[in-house]
Amino acid sequence: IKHPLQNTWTLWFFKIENNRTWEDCQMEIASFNTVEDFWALYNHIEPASHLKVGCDYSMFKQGIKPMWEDEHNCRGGRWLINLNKQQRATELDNFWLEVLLLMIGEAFAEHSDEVCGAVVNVRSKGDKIGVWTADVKKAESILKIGHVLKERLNIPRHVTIGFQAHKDTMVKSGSTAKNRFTV
Ligand SMILES: CN(C)c1nc(=O)c2c([nH]1)N([C@@H]1O[C@H](COP(=O)(O)OP(=O)(O)O)[C@@H](O)[C@H]1O)CN2C
Repeated sequence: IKHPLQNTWTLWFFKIENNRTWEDCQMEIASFNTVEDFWALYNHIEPASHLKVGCDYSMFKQGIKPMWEDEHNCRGGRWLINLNKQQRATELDNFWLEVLLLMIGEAFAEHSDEVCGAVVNVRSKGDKIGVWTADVKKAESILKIGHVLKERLNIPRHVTIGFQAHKDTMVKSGSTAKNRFTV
């Protein structure tokens, strides 16, 4: 039998299409709730580093849309990992896979319930990986998740990553909102 996951996860793909709203450009690819079905999907799709700039992958718990406005996201925020241009070739795919495995493996202990999903943005100015959590008020959970991310992604101690509330990011399109937390 297949190895069941604690949650069912849905993979989304974002690509700008003419005459479509941002929301309509988010395409649901597939959902899965076993380890084997995760790998079947992951091995079936293009790696993030091969996507055209402007595209995203998102992986969220089933029932949560990869957008600020979703009921599960609107009071939350994201840990944001900024990559430089060189890191697309060397780190992007490894970072993204590691984030996916941390989420489906519920690696954040009792704080895993706070995790909503993750987004990888492929951008010419530098790729980004965001890990989205449900409630900006849950400082302990957010910090624990940040420390696990930094540790498991082998982000050097001197490199700081920031957590921004979606409601701050929403009004700051074009630049990064202020950090609520840093690790
Ligand atoms: C429901 N709705 C419209 C809506 N709901 C959303 O949840 C949502 C958006 N719109 N987003 C739009 O994409 C632009 C680029 O953000 P980016 O994160 O791709 O990053 P870049 O600026 O392309 O690096 C954002 O400025 C925003 O316009 C982004 N976003 C998450």
